[in-house]
Amino acid sequence: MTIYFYKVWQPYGCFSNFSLHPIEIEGVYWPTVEHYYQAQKFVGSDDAVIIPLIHAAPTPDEAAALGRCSTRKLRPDWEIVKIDVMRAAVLKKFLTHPEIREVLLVTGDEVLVENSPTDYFWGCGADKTGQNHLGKILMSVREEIRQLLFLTAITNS
Ligand SMILES: Nc1c(N[C@@H]2O[C@H](COP(=O)(O)O)[C@@H](O)[C@H]2O)[nH]c(=O)[nH]c1=O
Repeated sequence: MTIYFYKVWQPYGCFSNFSLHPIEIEGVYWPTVEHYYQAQKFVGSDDAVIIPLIHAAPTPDEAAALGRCSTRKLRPDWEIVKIDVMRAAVLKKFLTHPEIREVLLVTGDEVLVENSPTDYFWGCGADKTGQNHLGKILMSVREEIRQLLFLTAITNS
């Protein structure tokens, strides 16, 4: 059965990028995946001054609001790199936090879908026709972690 998730306080809220699970990437700690993801939009852009503000945003909603400001200039390669940026952050989140890694692994082979009513890229959108890239990343991270655990088990046996 397909597993839908979206808001942090709803079922499977730990799959949301807004969940309060910090990650460390290249020596920097980020309060949530969302903080990291929004900040990466401006790496190397003329508006890179916004990065420390996104990093310091008190909530992921505020980090997202800063990153979504349409008058700021995104890095030129953002559309090319954004899926890889997101995947690296989501993988790090589930490698870092064992309690949510378990929640992810227990979903087995179920299809995971970000049930966003507005986002047709990361989620499925209001009519469920969206591309669901966040759900796809979570499923591929689930598979990667399963393989890592298998390799660790056979190496230690
Ligand atoms: N979970 C969740 C959202 N969804 C998240 O928004 C991000 C996409 O941002 P952007 O590329 O700037 O449109 C991505 O992390 C997606 O999972 N948006 C929200 O406003 N509230 C929320 O609780």
